[in-house]
Amino acid sequence: MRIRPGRSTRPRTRIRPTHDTALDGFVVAVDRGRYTCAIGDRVVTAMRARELGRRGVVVGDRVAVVGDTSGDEGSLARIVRIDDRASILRRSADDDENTVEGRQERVIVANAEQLVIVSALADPPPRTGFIDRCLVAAYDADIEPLLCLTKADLAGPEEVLAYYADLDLPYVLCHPDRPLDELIEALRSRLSCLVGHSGVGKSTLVNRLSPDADRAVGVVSAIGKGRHTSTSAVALPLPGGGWVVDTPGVRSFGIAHVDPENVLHGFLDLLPASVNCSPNCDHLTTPGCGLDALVAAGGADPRRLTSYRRLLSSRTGDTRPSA
Ligand SMILES: Nc1nc2c(ncn2[C@@H]2O[C@H](COP(=O)(O)OP(=O)(O)OP(=O)(O)O)[C@@H](O)[C@H]2O)c(=O)[nH]1
Ligand SMILES: [Zn+2]
Repeated sequence: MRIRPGRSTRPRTRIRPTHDTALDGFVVAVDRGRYTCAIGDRVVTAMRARELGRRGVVVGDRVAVVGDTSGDEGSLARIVRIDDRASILRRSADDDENTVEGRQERVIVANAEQLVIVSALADPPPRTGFIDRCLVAAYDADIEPLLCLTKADLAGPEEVLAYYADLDLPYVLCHPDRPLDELIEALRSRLSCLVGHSGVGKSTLVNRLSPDADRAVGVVSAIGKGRHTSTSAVALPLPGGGWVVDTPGVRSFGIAHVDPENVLHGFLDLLPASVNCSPNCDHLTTPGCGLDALVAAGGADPRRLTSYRRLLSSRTGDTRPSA
């Protein structure tokens, strides 16, 4: 038997520093290897300790921080531990898992409890395709969705709500001239992530929700030189407790990382009917699909099935027209 020479003559040790004095931090922004952490009322800039290995740190992470945690200008602390994540919200650059972009997957936020899907009722009109895509990502990540309908002064919610009538989808209406009580209540004491297309009024909403946000972002920008305030996620504190993560850079929401089986979980109104499908039904082209039967019997809105199939097709790179 041959004995392979060891890679290193240095004895390996499994002993890690215990960091008894580490403080609990919450990652509010990430920019080029620098992590902005909230530690109590302080905002501390930190880097990753080498012992974290390849593990990435993302906004929403709860971490242990050592070193200079004063938060003073020019100070730099070290993140030595990342707590287990309660949830991970991801997106792919593309829908198709067969492309390079589709395999590029990014964690948007860790530990989010709620995905707030911001959609305007008009200007721009609601895009249910985008909302459905967000619902797939939310259910896949085990994060509760909340539909946040803005610009209630311009149009009523009837049409979009009718489309979701068969789902128990929680929603709030936001009117520019009325208090945001309902939304504030839904966000209280939790970590919520906002997503929405450009122009739906997300920034307007964030400014109303977190009046101190400008100041908080100002601190963050000073560290990140303003760049990431427009490109990546930032967690902002809410006056009533809790955090809201704004995702200015998220313009699309690829779902290549979602298992095709799980896409249907974003369509809870259609899901139960799949028990009537044959075992290998792809719910797309397989004859006798239970979802077709459901719609034919008037048990679901045909537009929902069309939307599901459109998502499923882009997911698999199959561009055959559906429905
Ligand atoms: N009528 C009406 N207009 C609104 C409302 N909220 C925002 N707007 C307008 O809609 C436009 C877009 O608002 P933003 O808050 O910048 O939208 P956004 O989603 O942050 O868009 P990006 O900054 O491109 O990401 C602005 O001209 C706002 O003044 C609203 O409730 N009613
Ligand atoms: Zn089927």
